[in-house]
Amino acid sequence: MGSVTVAKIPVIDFTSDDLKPGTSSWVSVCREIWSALEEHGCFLAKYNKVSSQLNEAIFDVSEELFHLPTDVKIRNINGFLGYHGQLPARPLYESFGIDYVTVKEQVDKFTNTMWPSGNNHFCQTVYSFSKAVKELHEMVVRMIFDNYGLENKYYDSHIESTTYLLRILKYRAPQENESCMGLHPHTDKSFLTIIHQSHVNGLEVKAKNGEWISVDFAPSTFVVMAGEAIMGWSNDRIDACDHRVTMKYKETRCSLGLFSFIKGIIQVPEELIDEENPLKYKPFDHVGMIHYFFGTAEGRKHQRTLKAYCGL
Ligand SMILES: O=C(O)CCC(=O)C(=O)O
Ligand SMILES: [Fe+2]
Repeated sequence: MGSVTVAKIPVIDFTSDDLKPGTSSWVSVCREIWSALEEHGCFLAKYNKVSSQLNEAIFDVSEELFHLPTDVKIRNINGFLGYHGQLPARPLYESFGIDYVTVKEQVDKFTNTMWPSGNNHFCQTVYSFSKAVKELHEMVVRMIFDNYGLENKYYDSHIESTTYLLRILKYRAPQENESCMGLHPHTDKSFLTIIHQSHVNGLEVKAKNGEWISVDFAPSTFVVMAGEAIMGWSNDRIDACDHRVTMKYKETRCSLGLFSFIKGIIQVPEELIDEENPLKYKPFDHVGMIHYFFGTAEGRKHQRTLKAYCGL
């Protein structure tokens, strides 16, 4: 499986109340994000808008969800967006997808599919958690745009076109003689992904030198990872983060991933194209790229799907 190092990925603090556009702390966090994403494709965000009660509740309701019988779980089958589990290629892995999770009616719909007689605690918890993580996402995107000097021109329309999918994931511990690969190496097709986990580590990200870095999540930290869509948008300034999950411990791991997607066409801003950085991608339909990946054998062959889909 290659060597794994315990080298740290950058930790960036989002807990200060003074973190407002225009302040010196804002400017310095913008710089930290920019250097972390260009260097590593990811960073750990220290973020305190998910209270300890909400944190506990989201993992409790996730457990409740995974305890449902299989015939109920598969009601969430929705192509690549829904339930994935009990797959021979990924025996440790199981997950549910809730699309448009920051829209309350969509969370209601998912909840009623799983619990036809209702489960208000599940619904409120998932919705509140997703809204809190969405706020972190919006701040990170604003900072990335700000750092490239593009915030005024592009941020509002970008956020208006953003949708979010929450994936609730569980990895059981491997049995003896079973591989500890929880999730094979991949890049996400999202714009950004934000991962949170319970107390069991397992996520590994690939450094530029090819080594795998094991991510140590301290309490109240979230991993922010670049997906292939931001790689395209940034004209390759930010590379998508290669990552995988390895289950080294004898305990079940639970995690949550908030994936952002853009409705419509993504185009490299003209400000990010110059002689040193010629245009690398044709304008692309984000959803089209995702269908190309999940729906075609050709789309799955490449290390970077986007390059095959619309690279120049
Ligand atoms: O569980 C994790 O930490 C990562 C999950 C992941 O990479 C994914 O769902 O794409
Ligand atoms: Fe992933």
